[in-house]
Amino acid sequence: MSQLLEVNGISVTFDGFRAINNLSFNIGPAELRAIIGPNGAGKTTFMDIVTGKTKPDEGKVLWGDMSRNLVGMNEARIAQEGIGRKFQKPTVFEDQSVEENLLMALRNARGAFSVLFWRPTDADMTRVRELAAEIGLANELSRKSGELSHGQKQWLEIGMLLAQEPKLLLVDEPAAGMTPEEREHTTDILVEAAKTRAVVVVEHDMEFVRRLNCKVTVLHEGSVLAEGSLDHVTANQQVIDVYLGR
Ligand SMILES: Nc1ncnc2c1ncn2[C@@H]1O[C@H](COP(=O)(O)OP(=O)(O)OP(=O)(O)O)[C@@H](O)[C@H]1O
Repeated sequence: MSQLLEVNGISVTFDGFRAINNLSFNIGPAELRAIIGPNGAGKTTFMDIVTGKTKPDEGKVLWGDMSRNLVGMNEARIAQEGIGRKFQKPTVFEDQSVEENLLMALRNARGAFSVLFWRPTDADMTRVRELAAEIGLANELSRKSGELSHGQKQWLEIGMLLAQEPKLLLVDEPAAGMTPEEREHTTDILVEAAKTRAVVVVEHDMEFVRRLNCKVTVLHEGSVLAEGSLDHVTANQQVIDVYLGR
């Protein structure tokens, strides 16, 4: 299978501490992947490297059909390449409605820099309704985003990222702070989104990871410790020793 993202021998050292150590692994074009591992394993640093926030000391991050190296590109350029990132804390515009938030994301995706002169077309409004349905907020379009529950805000932000049609979506601990029902719905959103793009989820909640029902990469000390189905990696003695058994 051709790869969408190929992390190839990357290392990064912070003040003499090797946070990522010759890390290599691949993500396919329409793949859902969970990344797990103990605190300090390098999960966040991996995402920082892919999105251009942190520059590795060594290695390549090859992207897309042309296998272009993302290392050296700035964050804006990498976002333009089609890589979206969802941070742990939701950052929606609380004073704006759900519809307005989605429209703003769509406007940015269309590259319309003039806020004053941009008017959404019928197709844009249809897309906003599709996105709202995809994230389970079809009945909340006119609600102020500040009134939404924590989970709903997270879904809205995922919708805003999906509006930009990323080829790869990186999601950091989506289940944190959610009710069990919200977690279940979040799983559905991510599984659905991964049918048409790659979605990489960093998560500590094993129940959540189980429901994602996807390939799992276990990081430890900045390298891949194990990879495969959740049952495969959780049966690995080293994974039990460094992560699960704690
Ligand atoms: N900017 C930085 N400066 C110095 N050290 C850093 C920096 N960023 C990360 N580190 C260190 O690198 C290591 C890897 O951190 P990282 O945040 O990537 O781990 P993580 O797997 O995401 O952990 P967690 O599950 O706790 O979020 C940690 O020891 C961390 O303290």
